[in-house]
Amino acid sequence: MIDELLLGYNCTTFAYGHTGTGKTYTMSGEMAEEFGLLSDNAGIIPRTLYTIFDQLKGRDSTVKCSFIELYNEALRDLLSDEEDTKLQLFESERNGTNGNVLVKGMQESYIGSPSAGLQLLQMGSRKRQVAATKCNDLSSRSHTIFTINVLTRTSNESVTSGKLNLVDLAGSENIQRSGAENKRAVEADQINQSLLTLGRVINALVDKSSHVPYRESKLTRLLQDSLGGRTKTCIIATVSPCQSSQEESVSTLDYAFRAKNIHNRPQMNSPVPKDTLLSELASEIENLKRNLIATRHRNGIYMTSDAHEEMIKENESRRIINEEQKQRIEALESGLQRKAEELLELLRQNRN
Ligand SMILES: Nc1ncnc2c1ncn2[C@@H]1O[C@H](COP(=O)(O)OP(=O)(O)OP(=O)(O)O)[C@@H](O)[C@H]1O
Repeated sequence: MIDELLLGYNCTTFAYGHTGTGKTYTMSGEMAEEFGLLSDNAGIIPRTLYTIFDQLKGRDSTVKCSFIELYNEALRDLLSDEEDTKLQLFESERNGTNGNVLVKGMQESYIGSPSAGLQLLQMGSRKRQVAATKCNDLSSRSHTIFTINVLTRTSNESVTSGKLNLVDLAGSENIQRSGAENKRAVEADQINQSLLTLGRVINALVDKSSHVPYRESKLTRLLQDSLGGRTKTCIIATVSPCQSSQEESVSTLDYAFRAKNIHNRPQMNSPVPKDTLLSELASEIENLKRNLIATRHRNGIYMTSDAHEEMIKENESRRIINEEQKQRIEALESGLQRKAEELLELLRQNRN
């Protein structure tokens, strides 16, 4: 998929399976890195970031990422600093036919290294809606899409653009078995609904139906181009080895088996003129400048939490040093006072 991405194709990989079967483990896994090395348990997204930068070595390119979640049919930007940035979907017209489904207002961050991409993944994952259910202590209650967009210079005048969507779907669940109640039951219902629509879309595509119900859920609208469209798509089906999950495992395998029969028509993106890229970069710089000014106005200067902690520690040790110096000065002053009084006494006695 990475080779196709760098050639200028749009690609999608998504993990589908019953709750607790390892979708998040497969897509993200362990996200921490040590001395620039990934853990053996790192998932597809961290490994993809490393491989992309490895393959781009020595090539003139830019990489940008976005990270969004779909929770209870609402789209949120997981990279935004704002508490709750709701996003909207819109369709771009392309030659009079249905075009790409785009997400309006989504933040796209340029990254210069795999570590920078990992930081975004970690930051967004912390914001993701997760909750404990009877089937999984950290169950993802939303679908997420981590997108990596790579622009590579092919000639002096043009740039190849490819996009890789890495999708971690929320798990389907049997509400009785998962013990979902109230808010959790509403979430589970929404998750099951969107996955049901995904199933219907897959069936309609396999049966070559005249109507494909993409518009029935935001999930299928987002994945429209990845299902029967111009994108290269790979589905990872996750199943549990437990015998008690047999029914769900059969249903997942059935889903994946049907999806295998969908025929996409991958098309390479047309090269982007270099000027378009330059003006995009210029507007990104403007955005960053505005963010910087806004941050300064609100909170003085921007500081990472590590630097902030360091500063607090430094201030505390300075305060302790100052306190000690003050006590030493006070002791010296009272010593001097005593000496002055003794001298005065001596002078008085001499005079007498
Ligand atoms: N291959 C694996 N090896 C070791 N541990 C795994 C593996 N797959 C999953 N796990 C563990 O199983 C648990 C559930 O996995 P995970 O959260 O990835 O499931 P999920 O399919 O994303 O669930 P949900 O749909 O509820 O979000 C986690 O504790 C995870 O670390």
